Amino acid sequence: MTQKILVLPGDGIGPEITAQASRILAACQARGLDVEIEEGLLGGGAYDAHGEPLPAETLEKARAARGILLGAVGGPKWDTIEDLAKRPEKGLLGLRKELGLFGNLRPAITYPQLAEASSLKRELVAGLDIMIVRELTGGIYFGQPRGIEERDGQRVGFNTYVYSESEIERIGRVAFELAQKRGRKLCSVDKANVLEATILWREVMERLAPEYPDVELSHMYVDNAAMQLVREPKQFDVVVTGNMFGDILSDAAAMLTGSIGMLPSASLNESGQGMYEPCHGSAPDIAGQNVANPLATILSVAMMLRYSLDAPALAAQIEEAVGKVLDEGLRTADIASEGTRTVSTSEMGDAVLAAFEAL
Ligand SMILES: NC(=O)C1=CN([C@@H]2O[C@H](COP(=O)(O)OP(=O)(O)OC[C@H]3O[C@@H](n4cnc5c(N)ncnc54)[C@H](O)[C@@H]3O)[C@@H](O)[C@H]2O)C=CC1
Ligand SMILES: CC(C)CC(=O)C(=O)O
Ligand SMILES: [Mg+2]
Repeated sequence: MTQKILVLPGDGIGPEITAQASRILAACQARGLDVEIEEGLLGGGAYDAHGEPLPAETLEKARAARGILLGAVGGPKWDTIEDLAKRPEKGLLGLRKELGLFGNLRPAITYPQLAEASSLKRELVAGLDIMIVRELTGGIYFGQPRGIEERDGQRVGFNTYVYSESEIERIGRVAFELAQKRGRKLCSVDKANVLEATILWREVMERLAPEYPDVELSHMYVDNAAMQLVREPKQFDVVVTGNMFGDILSDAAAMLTGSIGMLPSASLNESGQGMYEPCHGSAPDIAGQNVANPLATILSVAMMLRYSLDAPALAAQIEEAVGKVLDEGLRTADIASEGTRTVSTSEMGDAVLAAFEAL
């Protein structure tokens, strides 16, 4: 049956990187992947066109799609919109919430060719393969009450860090099941020495553990986890954590792989429908220059093939093509090092496409 794919280029570098990923998707189609691809508006561009960052038409197309490929949203042009609900980032959060995409997988894998580009010494990152499992539709990014209001003669800003047992349990199960298929180690990251919501988080993880006796569960406070990630990252296999901690830790983990431009992601709901996007933002500082790294977005297509389209062989071919291009010494500026050849966004796309087609 033909499956629908929705591409949402978004803002800033979004259109440049999704253009390259879309070429790979089209090449998969030519190789027999039975999909119908359409585009939509999300974020700042959607606000400019419709006055809403998540127009009803986009939501409708997204509901009908098995996989959504997103570039990134946001940028300084929209940072002054007073109504926060109309900001581009709220469009993205709204889409995640509407589709119930609670399970965010962020694999931090250091390609051997990029060990020199990492922020850490080669021996600390060679062979690194961590899976960060971030809860994506709850926690402080969504908790109520929230706002800015007058109290005792001054304004106060407040947000609520809230998780229910069922929200914790369902992300916990995703993480335990992934750990079973990988290195059988799960580290749950919280701040249970300070936050009640994460005392509950830790309790629920402990309660699930006996159902997964082959997985070794450990707990770590988030401040220590940030430090351990840059001290000895290979101690981790699967990390499970809440929305905000996962957002922050995955950006830190990105630098172990060489660049935030190398970190893909999958955001899944209970039915296997998924949104796939690089972990980075719209990078306004380099937008429109054809220099952004498109590999995280291209690798997000591979995740879509694996997690939503049941096409693992094509996914592996995309990953192999990326490896071949890195073997050839081609690098966008963010991952360049001595002896490599710096290429543009579109040249990197050309090279991955050629390597894919040669397989
Ligand atoms: N998923 C999304 O759509 C996200 C959107 N944002 C939004 O993006 C805008 C910019 O946010 P920032 O905090 O600056 O984060 P950012 O991730 O866009 O950029 C941080 C730094 O990383 C670099 N960078 C990011 N992606 C890159 C790539 N593919 N290749 C090479 N370099 C890359 C940028 O040039 C910049 O120096 C904001 O409006 C923010 O709200 C931020 C994070 C995620
Ligand atoms: C709009 C932001 C919450 C997006 C982000 O930083 C992320 O998902 O990593
Ligand atoms: Mg982020």
